[in-house]
Amino acid sequence: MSIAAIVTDIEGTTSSIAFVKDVLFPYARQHLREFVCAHEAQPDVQQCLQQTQALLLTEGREASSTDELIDALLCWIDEDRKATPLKTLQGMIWQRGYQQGDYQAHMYADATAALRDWSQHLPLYVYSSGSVQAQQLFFAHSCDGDLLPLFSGHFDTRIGAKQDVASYQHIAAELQNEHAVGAGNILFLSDIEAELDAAAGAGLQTVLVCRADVPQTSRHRVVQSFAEIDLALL
Ligand SMILES: CSCCC(=O)C(=O)COP(=O)(O)O
Ligand SMILES: [Mg+2]
Repeated sequence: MSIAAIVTDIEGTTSSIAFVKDVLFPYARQHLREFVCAHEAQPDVQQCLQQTQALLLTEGREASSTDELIDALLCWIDEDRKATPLKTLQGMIWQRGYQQGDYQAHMYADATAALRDWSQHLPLYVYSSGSVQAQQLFFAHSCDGDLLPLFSGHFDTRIGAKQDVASYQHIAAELQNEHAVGAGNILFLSDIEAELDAAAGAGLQTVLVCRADVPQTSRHRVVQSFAEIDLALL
């Protein structure tokens, strides 16, 4: 079936895991307490704190102060929890780092080249656990320049978790509305098999992007570089 739209993951797919784990997460960890304390009165930060408390309550825990909420958020960074309020706050914190030139987002050269090429004839979307703001900052401040104009839109955990079939059903419904594209004509790219399993469960086509160790077997087509993805052959 021909490909009419592409949705890509970021970490481990367009970009290295090391940049996210060794640069972005530590930066957010270092600045989280100071950022939340300085901006606590802001409605968007307030909403993140309320959502954090609500998630703690679902686990039978309760924070009794902003400091305790921040402690919980710091633990979630260490656990790499894909919790929406944490991801939203991380995006807000990373903004200053990008603007100050503290870092630029890593891109694999093959991913940049393919995205530039595909964007000329297909709508491209991002689906990442990083918030939409974090995704936009990432591609606007990449080591290959401003790549944000290549994308038609972004999805984050507000549409659902990346390992849930329902998330991809919602994405397919949005692309059907926007571009009259059916689920079977959407290609999802990721480095995580469980995400691809969920996407395939919603009828999307899938490619596993393995930057390092290629598995012996996979339920998905496997590539090591975007340069190996021939849309005409899918
Ligand atoms: C927008 S860059 C930061 C990505 C992020 O926060 C993360 O947790 C990685 O998620 P992904 O879904 O891109 O693997
Ligand atoms: Mg990934």
